[in-house]
Amino acid sequence: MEFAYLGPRGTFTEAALRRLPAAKTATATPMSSIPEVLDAVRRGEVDAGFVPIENSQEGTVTVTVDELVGGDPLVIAGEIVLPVTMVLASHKAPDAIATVASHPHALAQTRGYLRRELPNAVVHQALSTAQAAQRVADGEFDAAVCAPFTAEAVGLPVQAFNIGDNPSAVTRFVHVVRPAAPPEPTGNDITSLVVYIEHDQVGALLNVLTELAIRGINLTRIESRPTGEALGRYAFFLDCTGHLADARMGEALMGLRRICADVRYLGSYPRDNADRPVQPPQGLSDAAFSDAAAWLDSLRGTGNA
Ligand SMILES: O=C(O)C(=O)C[C@]1(C(=O)O)C=C[C@@H](O)C=C1
Repeated sequence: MEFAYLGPRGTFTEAALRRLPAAKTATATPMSSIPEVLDAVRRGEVDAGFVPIENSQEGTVTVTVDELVGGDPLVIAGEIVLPVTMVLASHKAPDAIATVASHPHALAQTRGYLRRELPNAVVHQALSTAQAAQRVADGEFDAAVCAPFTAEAVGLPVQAFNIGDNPSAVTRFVHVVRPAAPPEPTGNDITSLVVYIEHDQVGALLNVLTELAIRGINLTRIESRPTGEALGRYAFFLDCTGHLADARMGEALMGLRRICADVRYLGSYPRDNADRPVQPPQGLSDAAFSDAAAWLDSLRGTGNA
């Protein structure tokens, strides 16, 4: 099993990949951008990819979502949620720092600290926190915002710990594969979808949400992304609690298929979350669905009941 991940070595992505059960015995190859990781999966050069998708403070990693919404189909087979603790890594004391570099998400998560403590420093974007740290070690910039383990790996002293504006910030990473059957249901799963609605139709999004709500499907995230066709053309990226194998999820997917211009299934996978699973409401369990199906069969005279 071979994984590609957003590198270089020392990124938060690599730290999260080490926690993924499916990657325990896998080889892991760092790549320099998210599209490179996903294209290596699409081309079959690796078995799987691992990339960030969402941060609790800064929101979506749009490159990842746009690749999943619009590129050749891929599916998500797993997720890891990792606390992201940032440090200021530099050989210089904070008052001597003129330039600071990091990944745009890490810069956004430390915006308050940087404005308060380094108001005159020029901020530069890097491809990842680890690349920023390496460029500081190489003398290109004065300071990097990165993980404590990254600073240590490149031999940079830490000038300030825990500089994130929100100390409980987490980033969610996804394990991505070519279209394949999902892992077995665990009772606490997410199904990701992209729905393309008919344009200029009153209530189109409400109709999508209704198909989910009446089957007791809970949304943990909804995101609209431009399709690129024209202004006002959006696709909706949905994370729903439940698994493709659940009767209510199957019914909801069929409902969406009937009313949407297109539906892209992006995988069902175990949720990395300590919260209790969202239970199906009364009358929407798999048992309730099979009971109702048996009843209908009996009315039609087609069942065994
Ligand atoms: O630069 C890294 O270390 C990454 O793994 C990328 C990334 C991101 O894209 O959000 C991951 C976690 C942090 O939120 C900041 C950066």
